[in-house]
Amino acid sequence: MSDASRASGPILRLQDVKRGFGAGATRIEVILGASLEVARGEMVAMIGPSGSGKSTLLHICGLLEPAEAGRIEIAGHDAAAMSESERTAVRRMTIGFVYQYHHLLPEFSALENIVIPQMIAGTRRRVAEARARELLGQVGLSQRERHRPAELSGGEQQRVAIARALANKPALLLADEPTGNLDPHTAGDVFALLARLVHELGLAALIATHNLDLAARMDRIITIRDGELGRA
Ligand SMILES: Nc1ncnc2c1ncn2[C@@H]1O[C@H](COP(=O)(O)OP(=O)(O)OP(=O)(O)O)[C@@H](O)[C@H]1O
Repeated sequence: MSDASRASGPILRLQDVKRGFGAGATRIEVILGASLEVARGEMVAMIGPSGSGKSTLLHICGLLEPAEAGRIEIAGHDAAAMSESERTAVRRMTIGFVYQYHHLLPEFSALENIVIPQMIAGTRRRVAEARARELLGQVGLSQRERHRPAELSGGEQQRVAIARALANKPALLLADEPTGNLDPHTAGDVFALLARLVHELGLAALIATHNLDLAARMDRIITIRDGELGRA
């Protein structure tokens, strides 16, 4: 997947993806047939009622759980054709995740939280530290590199989480309510940072949100309701 950043087609492509949970009488259908493309440099909002399947769809796009039917392509590569180790490599190298809660490692500094995923991916410490410093600069936290998560504000924690998601230079950014824990002003700031980075770095981004103001600032909005994707 080292060619992911140079692939010419959409970075994310879903074709008629289906997913439900359970069997028999307790079975629920969540995604009834989702088709979607997200191009490089495109920031797509996904909105829908609670329980409509936003997180489920993000997990499928992130190869964190399988679809029951349909096709998922990441940078032109068919997920179904990958071995488990290839899927793991794609998750590490090609996809960045940002969640509502930052999930930073509490005992490590901001810098180390950005270094660790790079070292897991095989980058040498010195190179990883230089990249982490560059990213901390891009998210405006150069002065906080030695701080642990508990010593950072909520907005700063989420900036570090964004930097961490970008550490391995992914082509695809998936975010689940990335500003959901923040006050409106901080949410706006963190969103503006995210949007700037998506456009500057040419990422494909799919972002689930309940915040309609932020959704309206993205390039495109898709809705999810009763298992179907639609346009806002
Ligand atoms: N592992 C699972 N097993 C059974 N049901 C599940 C599982 N994961 C999700 N669901 C169900 O799938 C539906 C969609 O859940 P999902 O978390 O994707 O919704 P969401 O749109 O992200 O909701 P929210 O906005 O509240 O976060 C829900 O009814 C949920 O209960």
